[in-house]
Formats: sequence, C-alpha cells, structure tokens
Amino acid sequence: MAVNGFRKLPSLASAARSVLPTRRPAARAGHTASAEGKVAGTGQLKRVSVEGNIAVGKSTFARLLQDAARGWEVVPEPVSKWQNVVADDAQFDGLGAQSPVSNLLQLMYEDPARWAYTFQTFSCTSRLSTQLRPPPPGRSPPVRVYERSVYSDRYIFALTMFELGFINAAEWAVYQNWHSFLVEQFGPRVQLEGIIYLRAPPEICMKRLHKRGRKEEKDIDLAYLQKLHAQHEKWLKDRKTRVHFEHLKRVPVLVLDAGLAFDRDAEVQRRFIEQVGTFFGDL
Ligand SMILES: Nc1ncnc2c1ncn2[C@@H]1O[C@H](COP(=O)(O)OP(=O)(O)OP(=O)(O)O)[C@@H](O)[C@H]1O
Ligand SMILES: Nc1nc(=O)c2ncn([C@H]3C[C@H](O)[C@@H](CO)O3)c2[nH]1
Repeated sequence: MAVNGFRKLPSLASAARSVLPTRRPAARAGHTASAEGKVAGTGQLKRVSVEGNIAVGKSTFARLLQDAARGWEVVPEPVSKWQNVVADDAQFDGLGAQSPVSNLLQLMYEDPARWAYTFQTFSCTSRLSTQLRPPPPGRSPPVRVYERSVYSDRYIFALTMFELGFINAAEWAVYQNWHSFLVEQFGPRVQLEGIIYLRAPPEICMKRLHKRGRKEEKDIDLAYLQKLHAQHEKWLKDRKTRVHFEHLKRVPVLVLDAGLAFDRDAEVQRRFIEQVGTFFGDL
C-alpha cells in the first residue's frame, strides 16, 4: 500500500509550516557562440551544477543548454539508478540485464523515516560517481553542467530530512562525517566553479510536478516543496546555510527566474542562454 509518509508523519506538517552543434533558434542568434568561445578560450574545464526545487524544470533547462552550444555537456541526475537499485550479486535476466532489487525513490517517499538515510547515502554516492565520470572519448568539454550535486544532496535534501525528523541525530552525524570525508578525499575533482539556481514559487513547482506525473511523487504535498524552497533560498540566495567546504563559500551563483516559460518561449530561452554564456565566461 502506497501510504505517503510525508503526510502521515506529524513532524512534516509542523516542520513544513513553520555542448553539441548549435541546433536551436535561440543559439543561432549568436549569443552562445561568443559565450562558448570565451569559455573555450580558457582551455580549462568548468563544472557547474543546476540546482532548484523538485519539478522546477532542471532537466528541461539542461536540454536547452545541451542543444545551445558545442562546448556545454549536460550530465543528468541519476534518477533511474534510484528507481532501479541493482545489487552487485543480482541475477541476470534472460536478456543479460541485471534485475533491479528495489525502487529506492518510491520507498523513500512511502516511508521516509525508514528510508531517508539509506536514500541519501545512495543518492550521494551515485552523484559522486556521476561527477567523477570522465567526458565521452574525444571530447573535452569546456563546461560540464550537472543536474544537482553532492552539495545539494547534503545542504538541501539530507538537511531537510534531518530537520523534518526523518533522519535522526545519529544518522545525520554519520552522514555528515561520511560526506565531508568523501568530498575532501576527491578534492578538486568534485569542486564546482559555479551554480545556476532555477528559482520559482513552490506552487508553480507543484503544478509542474503534477503535469509530469512521476508515479513515485504522486503524494508529495505543497508543504514539502515549500520546505525545500526555503532551503534553496537560504543556501543559494541568502547564502546563510553553513557549508563546510571553502570553495563552496565563494562559488558564484546565477539566479534565473524559472517561473518563466523557458520551456517554450524563444525570447526567454535566448535571454537565459545569453545570461548563462556570460556567467560561464566569467567563471
Ligand atoms: N518553464 C516551464 N514552464 C512550464 N512547464 C515547464 C517548464 N519547465 C519544465 N516544465 C515542465 O515541468 C515538468 C517538470 O520539468 P523537469 O522534469 O524538467 O523538472 P526537474 O526540475 O528536472 O525535476 P526533478 O526535480 O524531479 O529532477 C515537465 O512536465 C516539464 O515539461
Ligand atoms: N530525499 C531526497 N534526497 C535527495 O538527495 C534527492 N535528490 C532528488 N530527490 C528526489 C526529488 C525528485 O522527486 C526526484 C528526482 O529529482 O528525486 C531527492 N530526494
């Protein structure tokens, strides 16, 4: 039975109240070509994450960037890994694929008090491996754009799960120790040179979430999106979240108004690409 733990547990309610060939017309306008040149000229890989609330449009925006300039490579969030957790010793099906043992995303939404900690350890390691993955052969893109990062794993989601009581004090201490240790071990390889914050009211995210209709998310309520929104604002707009990595304290953040129709309005797309190009160029 899919009972939504986020609604069921009282702690939530109370806590929550308190680059490829240029293809698109926007890119053909010439903005990305010059922006791309600026970045490419530095000869150094820049790593940027796109952050924002659930369903704000990160994947949609990432596709826009991917299509905009040859030197921008988008690395998607590894959601399907969370939906299809495979054990190392899993059996192979007749077609040579490993059978998934569970859908951790669904478990986490159904019973967050039981699964939030497990989810955060898995989401974070899968993000780490995504961030460490080398570029495709023959391509050394000047800008890699990640959908979320090991930093939002901690400073948005794990922190929220702790504040809502779904991760207990012992689990939170273990997670933080483990996160700091791993991130410090990988050092510059998992650092970000910039962050793009797609910012929109939670009510808009709720509408988009319903429009997308991902089955695991069907019972997410507005209070949860409001809580995540406040966490994003504190970290990326007010810069009041206490972060534990020196480079992250100074990382430049580009805030974009994601309430706009950047999914279909060519003028908004052109403006966003131009702003992003300038931002990348300045990193
Ligand atoms: N600017 C926009 N205006 C209206 N609808 C949008 C906009 N951007 C995205 N959408 C729609 O909103 C839904 C969610 O978008 P998308 O999957 O890109 O979100 P996301 O931020 O990547 O989600 P998640 O947090 O789950 O990774 C999709 O149905 C998409 O078509
Ligand atoms: N608890 C939790 N921790 C995370 O680090 C995290 N990252 C993403 N998500 C959820 C949001 C979308 O439903 C879906 C796809 O983004 O996965 C997370 N949930």
